[in-house]
Amino acid sequence: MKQHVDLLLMNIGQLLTMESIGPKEGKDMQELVMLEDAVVGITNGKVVLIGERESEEGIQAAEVIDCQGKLVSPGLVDPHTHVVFGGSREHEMALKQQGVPYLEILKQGGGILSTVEHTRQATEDHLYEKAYFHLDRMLSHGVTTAEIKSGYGLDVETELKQLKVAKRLQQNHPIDLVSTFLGAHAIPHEYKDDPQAFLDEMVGMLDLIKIEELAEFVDIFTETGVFTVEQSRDYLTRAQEKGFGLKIHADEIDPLGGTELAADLGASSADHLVGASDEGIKKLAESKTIAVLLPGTTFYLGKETFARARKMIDEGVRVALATDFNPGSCPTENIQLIMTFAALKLNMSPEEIWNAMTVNAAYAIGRGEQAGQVVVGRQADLVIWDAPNYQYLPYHYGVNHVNTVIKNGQIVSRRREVSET
Ligand SMILES: O=C(O)CC1=NCN=C1
Ligand SMILES: [Zn+2]
Repeated sequence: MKQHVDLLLMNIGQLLTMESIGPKEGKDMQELVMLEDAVVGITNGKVVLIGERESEEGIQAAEVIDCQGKLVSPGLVDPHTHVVFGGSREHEMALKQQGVPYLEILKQGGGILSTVEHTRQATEDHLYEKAYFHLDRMLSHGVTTAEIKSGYGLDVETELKQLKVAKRLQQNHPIDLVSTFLGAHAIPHEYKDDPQAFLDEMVGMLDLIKIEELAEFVDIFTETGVFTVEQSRDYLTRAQEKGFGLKIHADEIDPLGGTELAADLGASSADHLVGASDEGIKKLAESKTIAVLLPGTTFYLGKETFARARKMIDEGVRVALATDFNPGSCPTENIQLIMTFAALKLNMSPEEIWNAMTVNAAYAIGRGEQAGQVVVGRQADLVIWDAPNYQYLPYHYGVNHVNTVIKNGQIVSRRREVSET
């Protein structure tokens, strides 16, 4: 009796299933669950069969893709992006080249506050169309699940506008999206003399955000000239009491101790961590908080010092990777480029990078049971790569290696029929 499937991927050189119960931590990140010379069967949007070549004999498929010995992986997960925004900040490049620091540009009313002006002026439809375009580009680079943040409104009306755009994108775009409320992203001009009053106003939005299901996580930028650790602790504690998951932009530029705060509060993730202290890394290792590292941002800010990923992994921390796509500190949707930065600047192995971009990234945004793995019974989110093996992607950088993206069993992005490798 032949088994019928809707779609059969055959002749897969390496299939990274990334099978894992829970996020990978520490040395377990070196483990890569993989099948050679494999096949995958998909029916009704779900994976129904994973096996060696022989298992295809008993299969009847409505559609077959000959993967020509290529690499196949789960769809990538990007757990930290700021994809809903107006305008752009290319004019800041000259300031950066003159050595004007990121926080100085912000202090002068540029940076985030420049994007806030554009976002406040933009219509909801314009923000939607623009973000849809960026998400299409992310999809074409292999991302099938992503987090998106608000944070360019810094007032009730515009923060709600961004979150409503994110909700419309969740309903319409192929990428599965998880929303984060980042109203506490910077201190707007109107509140420059009273940041606590601004935070209180943002806290006042949380009940509505919860009722309207506009965000699952609450995030804050804990940084010099933005919000202090104590302000952040109070703000996030109030969010936690209202049932939100927590994230922190922590120790991105100055080592204020946001890493320790994230671990203390049991945050889902602590993000950036370039300045994370030894104590902060120790606390992370003792917690369930996932370290989301953003080497593309460190590169783009022109910094020499990157997050201490090696120390984190060696001490047992759960590490994920993300683009931090945003118009100011990391304007790229190319998550594959982040693989190369993780290899060369964070000194992570290919195995650790793949776990950080699939399993751990999914758990960092509460989608560990749905995304980041190719497992029978789960939604069929896969990428066929124009690459002979998993080491190839971090190695050959700056280009898009996607051949085909499959989302919920449907081919949603296809670049070429014939491989270059
Ligand atoms: O500069 C931006 O727009 C995004 C950012 N937030 C905190 N660090 C970078
Ligand atoms: Zn960010």
